[in-house]
Amino acid sequence: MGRPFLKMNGAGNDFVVVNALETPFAPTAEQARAIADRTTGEGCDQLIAIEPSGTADAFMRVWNADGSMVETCGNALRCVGWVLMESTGKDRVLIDTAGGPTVATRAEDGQVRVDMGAPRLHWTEVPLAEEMDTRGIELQVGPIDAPLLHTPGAVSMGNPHVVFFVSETPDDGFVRGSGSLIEHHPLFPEGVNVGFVHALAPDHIRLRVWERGAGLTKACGTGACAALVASARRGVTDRHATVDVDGGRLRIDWDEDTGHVFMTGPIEVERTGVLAL
Ligand SMILES: N[C@H](CCC[C@H](N)C(=O)O)C(=O)O
Repeated sequence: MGRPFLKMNGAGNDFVVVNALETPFAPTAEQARAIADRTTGEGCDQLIAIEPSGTADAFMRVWNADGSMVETCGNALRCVGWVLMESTGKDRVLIDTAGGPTVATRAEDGQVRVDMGAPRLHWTEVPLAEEMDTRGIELQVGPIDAPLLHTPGAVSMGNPHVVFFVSETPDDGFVRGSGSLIEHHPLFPEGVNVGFVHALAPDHIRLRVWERGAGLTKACGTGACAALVASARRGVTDRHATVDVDGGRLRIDWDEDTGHVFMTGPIEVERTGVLAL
C-alpha cells in the first residue's frame, strides 16, 4: 500500500511531505534516508510528516536527508502552513514542533509567514559543550595565525546554528569543506547547521548554509532566522533584513516588542507522488 505525498519546496529547500493526520507514518531512519536519496529515492533535503496534535492544528515531524530526526525546519513550516490553510480554509494555523510551537499565516503574493518564536541565545540552549558568549564564540577554522573563519555567532531556533561572517559569498567548495568540518565539531554536542553571512547592507544579507544532516541546501529557513539574529546581535545588520539564499529570497524580522523572529517567503508544490513503503 503506497503512501501519497506532496513534493514541495520553500525557496528551493525541498521536501517530501506526508499527511499523517489520519494514518500514522513512522519510517525508520533508513527508510527516511532512502526516501531522501536523490539517486534511488524521491530526493529531498528533509522528509516531513504532518501529524495530529492535541495543542495545535498539527505537529510537524522532520527527518533530515541522512535519516536523523530533528527538531524543526523553517522552510517546511511555511509549506506545511500552506497545506493546512488550504485544507482548512483558515488564514492562520498553529503548528507544533519538537523545537517549539509556531504560527503560520498567509502573506502577500501567495507567500507564507511563520512566527518562529524567540531565538534561544544562552550557550546551554544552542547547545554548546562549554560556556561561551554566543554573540561570538571561540571557534576558528584554518591556520592558527591566519584563520579562514573565526568568532561566529551561535543561535538556536529550536535547532542549533553557528553563523560565520564573511567578506565575500563563499563558493560551493568552501561551504562544503568548512561546513562538513564544523557540523560535527565537539563544541556542538548535537551537531550544528553552519551559516555563512555576507552582509551587503544593514537590511540585506547573502546567506549560504551547510545543513546538519543534509549538506549544502538552496535555502535554510531556521538558518536565515539564526543569521539575522546573529548579525543583529553583532551590529552587522538591523533586526529586519532581506536574506538572499541560493534558491530565492526570504524576509526575516526580529520583532522588537515580542522578541519573536518572523520569516516570510515563497512556497511551491512541485508534484504529487506515492511512496512505495
Ligand atoms: N538541517 C536542519 C533541519 C532543517 C532546517 C532547514 N531546512 C530549515 O528550513 O530550517 C537541522 O538539522 O537542524
